[in-house]
Amino acid sequence: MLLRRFCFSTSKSYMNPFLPSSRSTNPLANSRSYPIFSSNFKTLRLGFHRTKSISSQGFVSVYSTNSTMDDPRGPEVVPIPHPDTSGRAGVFRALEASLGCTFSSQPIVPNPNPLIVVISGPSGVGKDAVIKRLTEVRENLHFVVTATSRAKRPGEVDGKDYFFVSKEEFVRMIEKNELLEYALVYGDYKGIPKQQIRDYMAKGCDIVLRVDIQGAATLRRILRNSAVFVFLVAESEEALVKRLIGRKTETVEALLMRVASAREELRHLKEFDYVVVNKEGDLEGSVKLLESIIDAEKAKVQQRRAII
Ligand SMILES: Nc1ncnc2c1ncn2[C@@H]1O[C@H](COP(=O)(O)OP(=O)(O)OP(=O)(O)O)[C@@H](O)[C@H]1O
Repeated sequence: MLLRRFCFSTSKSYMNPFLPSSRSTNPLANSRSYPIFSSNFKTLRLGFHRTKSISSQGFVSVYSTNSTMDDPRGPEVVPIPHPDTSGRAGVFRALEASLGCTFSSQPIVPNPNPLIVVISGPSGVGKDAVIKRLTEVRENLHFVVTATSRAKRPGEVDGKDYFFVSKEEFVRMIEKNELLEYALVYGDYKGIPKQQIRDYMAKGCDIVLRVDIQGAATLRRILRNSAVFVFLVAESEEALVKRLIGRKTETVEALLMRVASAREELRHLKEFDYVVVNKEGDLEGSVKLLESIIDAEKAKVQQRRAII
């Protein structure tokens, strides 16, 4: 029974010993089915034309034809020691010798592509707060600093929160095609500089873009499925309004406008890939969920590949 399991696994793993699908059948990963415990001299087929025999002493014979009877030179005998006596390195070398090739140390799959994460949601939902924390806890993640023509709010830093530019300068950037996306929001321009994304992607960083719903729709048209789109919501309208009031940055008119927009913006939820509920007092939970989304995207077989 043990030998039969080994027979099956050897022929599979010889074709591609390190494919994830054959991991459980990799003879190195399952020492309990080690051939030294077999009692008879049996023949195993390896791939197309390699044949292997295992004796009761754990000796492995490798042939270059399908049949052991056809080879006048007889088998090339390579002893496979037991791991208890020769250690892992000894068994490793013996396995290499018996297969007639060295095991590759190259990564089995290439590094995942840099990912573009587009985060959007109604005003005041917590996009900035969540992204700020995400960039603190996660390495190799670059939050693209948006260019804006709006005035700086108290505490905001130029080049960190936004690139604050004049309306004239912003128009020049549009004309030179330097922006991936831009929009006029509440009378002010906001846009994403392309070069910044290219530079950080070239360094292998994932990219976080923060846009309003309108911007997300434009980016979806440009990037399609090459980026992942996340919609951030509050747990209720009530929580959202309280959060906006608490920020103390809005006039009453602006508050009313933002609340009305938030209702309309919710209709666009279905255009996103993921939704994250940013619950009151649970910023960390939202950040964790975002990290899980990024991790899952990185583990995808069919990777997204954004070209800017
Ligand atoms: N989970 C949370 N619990 C409590 N307060 C939060 C939470 N997330 C964010 N906030 C607070 O809510 C307010 C609004 O958050 P933030 O400014 O990040 O929203 P925003 O979506 O970036 O808004 P805008 O689009 O208008 O810039 C801030 O005062 C922030 O500290």
